[in-house]
Amino acid sequence: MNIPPVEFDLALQRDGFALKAAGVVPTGVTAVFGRSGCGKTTLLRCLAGFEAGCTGQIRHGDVVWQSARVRQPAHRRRVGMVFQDARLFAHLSVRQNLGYAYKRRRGRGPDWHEVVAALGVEGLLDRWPAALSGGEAQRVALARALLTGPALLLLDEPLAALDYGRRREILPLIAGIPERFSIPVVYVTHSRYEVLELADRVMLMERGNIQAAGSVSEVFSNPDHWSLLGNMAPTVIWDAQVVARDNDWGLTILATDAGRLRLGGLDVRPGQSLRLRLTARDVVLVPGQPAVSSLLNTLSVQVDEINDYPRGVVHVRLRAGSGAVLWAEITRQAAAGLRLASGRRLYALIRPQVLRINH
Ligand SMILES: Nc1ncnc2c1ncn2[C@@H]1O[C@H](COP(=O)(O)OP(=O)(O)OP(=O)(O)O)[C@@H](O)[C@H]1O
Repeated sequence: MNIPPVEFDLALQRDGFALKAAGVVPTGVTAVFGRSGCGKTTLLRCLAGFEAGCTGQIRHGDVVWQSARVRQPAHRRRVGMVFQDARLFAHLSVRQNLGYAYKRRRGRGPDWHEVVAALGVEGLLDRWPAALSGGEAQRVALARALLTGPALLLLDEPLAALDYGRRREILPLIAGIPERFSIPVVYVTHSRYEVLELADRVMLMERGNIQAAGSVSEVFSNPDHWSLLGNMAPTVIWDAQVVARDNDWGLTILATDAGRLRLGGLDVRPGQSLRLRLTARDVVLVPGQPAVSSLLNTLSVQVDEINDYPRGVVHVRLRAGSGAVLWAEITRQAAAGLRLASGRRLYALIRPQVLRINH
């Protein structure tokens, strides 16, 4: 199905804070990531039509939500929103909360039974909000937002108040929404792991501006963004596909742009997607291919760039396979021993501790 994107170019001025943000929300999950106070919630509120002082344009396909001449009120924008707290109507049962949204839906929207099943709230329909756990309440809030028939779902840190186990349960439900219901999702989070797990694209915000937008691997692998991401060493994200299982050795074989990798300890099926987070400390450089090593993954690499760092450390940018970039952090002495120079061919051994994230 062809789902029109939401395009925006917005500005808002407050004392000590200015939002100036333009972008596109295509289908899939778009994460909005940035430090506290950078304007993530404000951007969502502007998109939803809750900020009276917000100027600029928003269009959903051919429909103008906001322009110099038009200003659709929040209830006409077909936007569903879920916050950190569920904000259910306390005096209505779960069924009545959902029914309230369903009756007031704008245009066509997802089927009641499908939403109730997808969010696993059948068993909660006759309960009261006060008797729900935090995770249950958020699942009901997500179901309620979907039942309003939104063209865009805006989620403002919906899992921030939940424990690890509840987050693990709900993340896949959110990840499935765009495909199952043909509704793009914008997801605000402080957690880069949630971005890696959930998002197809990410917008990085800083001081009211969108500094970068693009695929998660592209934005997170860019050195310009590492300090905002809190990386301690050069770090890249690789998209990987499970191609096979080696049951004899309990290994999973992954296809990446750098070539095939064999990793243990994964509970995944062929066809599944993963993201690998590879830091410069996961990479060991050697001049020739070792005949035997405890590290199973050896990639043929070419040196691209060498950056000297204080305290005798060198960061080496490398290319492997069909252009995948990786970095190695080594000492200056090791760099001299390897006769490092741009264009030199080496082998990179990848430590098995590389972080793998189901996506
Ligand atoms: N109602 C308000 N009135 C005045 N200033 C506000 C209001 N809400 C937020 N601000 C300010 O606007 C700026 C952006 O706030 P916003 O809540 O959008 O940031 P955020 O990135 O969502 O932060 P966090 O991650 O902490 O939720 C901040 O400087 C904040 O102090």
